[in-house]
Amino acid sequence: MFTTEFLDLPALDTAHGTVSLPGSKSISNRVLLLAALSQGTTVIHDLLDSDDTRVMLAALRQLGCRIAPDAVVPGQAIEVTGIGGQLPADAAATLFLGNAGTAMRPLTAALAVLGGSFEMTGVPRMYERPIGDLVDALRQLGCRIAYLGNEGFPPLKIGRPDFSRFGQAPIQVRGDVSSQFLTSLLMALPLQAGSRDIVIEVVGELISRPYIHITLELLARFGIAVKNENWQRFVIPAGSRYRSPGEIHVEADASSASYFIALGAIATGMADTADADNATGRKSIRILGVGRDSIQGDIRFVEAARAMGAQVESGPNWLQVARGEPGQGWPLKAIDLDCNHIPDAAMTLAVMALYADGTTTLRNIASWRVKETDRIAAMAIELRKLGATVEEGPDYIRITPPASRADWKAASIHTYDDHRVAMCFSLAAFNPAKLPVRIEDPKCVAKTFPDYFEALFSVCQTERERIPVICIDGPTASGKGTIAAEVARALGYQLLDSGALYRITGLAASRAGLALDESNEETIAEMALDMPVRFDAQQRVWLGDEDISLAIRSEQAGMNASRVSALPAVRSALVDLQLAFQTLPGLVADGRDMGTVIFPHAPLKVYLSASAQCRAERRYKQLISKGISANISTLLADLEARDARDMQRATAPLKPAEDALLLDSSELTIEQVVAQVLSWWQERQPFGRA
Ligand SMILES: O=C(O)C1=C[C@@H](OP(=O)(O)O)[C@@H](O)[C@H](O)C1
Ligand SMILES: C=C(OP(=O)(O)O)C(=O)O
Repeated sequence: MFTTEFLDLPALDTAHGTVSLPGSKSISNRVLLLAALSQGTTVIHDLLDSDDTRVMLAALRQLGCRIAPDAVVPGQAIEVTGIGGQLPADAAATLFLGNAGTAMRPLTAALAVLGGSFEMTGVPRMYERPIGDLVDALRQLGCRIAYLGNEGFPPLKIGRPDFSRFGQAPIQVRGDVSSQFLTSLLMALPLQAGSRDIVIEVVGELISRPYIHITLELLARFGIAVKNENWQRFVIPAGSRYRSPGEIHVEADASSASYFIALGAIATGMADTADADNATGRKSIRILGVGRDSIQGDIRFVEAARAMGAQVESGPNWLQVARGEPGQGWPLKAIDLDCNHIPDAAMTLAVMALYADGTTTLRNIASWRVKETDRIAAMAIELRKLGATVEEGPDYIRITPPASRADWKAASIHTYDDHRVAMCFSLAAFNPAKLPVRIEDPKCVAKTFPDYFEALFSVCQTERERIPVICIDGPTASGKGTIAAEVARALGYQLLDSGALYRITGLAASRAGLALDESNEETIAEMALDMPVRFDAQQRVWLGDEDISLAIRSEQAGMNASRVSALPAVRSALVDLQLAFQTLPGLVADGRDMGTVIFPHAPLKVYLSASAQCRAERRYKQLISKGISANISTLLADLEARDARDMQRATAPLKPAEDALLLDSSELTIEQVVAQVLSWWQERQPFGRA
């Protein structure tokens, strides 16, 4: 997951490949609650691991459910042992439910019916999301719920219910603010249906109806057969009792699929038709885990995408999407659509509208205003930043794309702690003006799809020149490794420690018993080409399965690196390897010839230096702190000898690139140096400029 302050997406061109999507949030949280209310153990496969499911899991644990393992492990099922429809008489807890509507609302209903002493809390935005209609419905039964803040909103205090006056009258619930209120009643009231039918009546329009379908489907799997009378009355039959199905699989998330369906519809296909993987002769996006047989209503996003021009094929649990042919499906066709049935995925249509041939209107989306943020307002503001003309109404949004390529603007997209805003605006990176897009606070995708951007980058391509590289060159011990790692961390970029490549080559060659000189130049070069090198986010260096971070940091390894790096055949063998690190979303490359030789077109080159005395002292402190004994004057002499060798070698000698910015760090802290590099980088960005 990208935890950076912002994530800059370079302009993207093509997309093809396969994505396996994470589990459905709506299914995951329902299954967890249903398993918790059942007797016995439910084995859940492919559960979503995200903020929304984590708050649900934590709450269920607090309520006494046994859940193993402790955290969701990819590829491993999770086992939930339920409470069998009962809580201890003295059950009490304060539950934190973040901003998860699918946790707050259903848990409120279940706990209000089970009874105890509970406080239902969440993030500040949760306290602006209505729950009054659900509380009103639960009070009809005799549930005791009090508002701890504003009337009609969480936080809530739940007590013991008094069902003595709960008669035969149907429970009435409004359906026009959120379908989650009805879902919550449908999942909680089977706990009270021992000896009588329970009837729930929807008052007014029922919005987001397909989510009720998910609820009914899953209730059926847990042994509750609700009678659906035309989406207006729901009867939970007397004698209903939760029974674990034993084992259950969570489908991939159909709302998350919308970003990749849109991607397939917008991105250019591959020119290579011989290698094409669908009937249109274009490369396309294949989405695994959700398809034609999905129980999720958002699968109907496919119809909307088709109406706009996307070419979509589907199977039971897969989708394949390609952009339409010019004039047929591209540019996309503007649509006018009632989106009440796909409230979440419809946000993706709003960004697709930027690529349409006219004005797109999305209607009947009033519920957008009470979700993670006021989504109608947020979408309007952010789409305008990109150059679109947007009209918003109480329950609709109308989007006209930028009139021409020149009308597109580079924008920094504010994301309002709304995962869907972050995800759908990433698609703006395909703009015809080839402008980058900044996504602020990218970690907000953690609500439902923590690795969204990783998944996006895994199927997107762009011209190499558009993938930014920041070069940080300089002499030994100038601190460039630390600075490069910090800059890469701040920007969410890949990191290339090119010096380490030479160290690794030196290590591998000396382990192979080769003298590090011209006599072995070709052998060492061949060996270098095959090295399975990897740098990880913790700045560890791997050679195959071996963590060689320490082995390559010794002074000896440094000297060996300097020796092999003077061999031209070795340098050229490592060039391709270094270029391969230039991947999305960008690269910070640290070394001696990054700006001069390897990435001569890099948009920012920094030449980092410090006095020899200062570098020797830093190196001394570093070695001592690692328990390695050292002597300053020897270090200084070595360092000067190495400077001389690095600067005088015939191939790629150490020197600042002509367009490098010089930075002397002798008197600066690490933070100051990092801040300077980031500020130079920021100055080169088009975001936010008038
Ligand atoms: O029941 C569910 O799982 C959901 C219902 C929908 O909410 P509303 O019913 O409030 O529209 C949807 O937006 C939300 O993401 C998930
Ligand atoms: C509205 C959403 O979430 P919640 O489940 O919190 O209502 C959403 O995921 O878009």
